Amino acid sequence: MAKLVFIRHGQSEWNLSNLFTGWVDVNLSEQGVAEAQAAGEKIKAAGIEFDQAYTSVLTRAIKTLHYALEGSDQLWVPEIKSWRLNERHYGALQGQNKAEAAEQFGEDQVLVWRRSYDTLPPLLSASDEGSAANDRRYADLDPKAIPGGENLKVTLERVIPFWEDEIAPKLLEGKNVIVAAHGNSLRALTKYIENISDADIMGVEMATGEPVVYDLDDKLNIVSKIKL
Ligand SMILES: O=C(O)[C@H](O)COP(=O)(O)O
Repeated sequence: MAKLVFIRHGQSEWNLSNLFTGWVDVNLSEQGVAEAQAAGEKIKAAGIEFDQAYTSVLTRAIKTLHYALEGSDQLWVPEIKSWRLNERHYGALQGQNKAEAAEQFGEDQVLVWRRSYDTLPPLLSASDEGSAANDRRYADLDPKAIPGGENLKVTLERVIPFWEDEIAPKLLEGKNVIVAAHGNSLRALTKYIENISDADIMGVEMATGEPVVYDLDDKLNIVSKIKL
């Protein structure tokens, strides 16, 4: 039996100001820090001990992981950071206010961009100022793998190789794992491990800073799921 904990980062500064964020590297808000610290205390109270931690290459998830580990007295736990756990890339919407976008394009269109499984947002090109192609942390990535915008389907397709190559093997060894990531990279993982349909995943939300704890059997079937 292994434990798997998903935690979406605490509230970010751009969650607070209601901006499409995606791969933009914003910090946690004050409330986000408090949520991540509280998550650590809840993990400690639940007596959960980790063997391995995974996070994205974005500050809000990395800091959330560190607060959660520190709050549960296990900041020493080995961690691996991967771009594959990044938030879904929101393309040219990144930096726009979500309410203003709804006024401009209509609520239905914005809902489709945010929650449909396979509709892409308007894309950024590699030469656009905000493109991840200009960011040193992606320098080792094949330029073709750097997205200009992603839907949940594309996000799932780049998250799952990391699950299969890194996370699942650890769990199969019986190790306890924490994954500190993002609303949509975690929705993709949730869809995959819970076998949720393309239609039903639209209604699945991840709360900021809330640990979701799975008990998995030795074939990685879900035995239980609770939210702390
Ligand atoms: O990237 C973002 O804007 C948020 O972190 C997640 O956004 P969503 O709720 O629109 O999926």
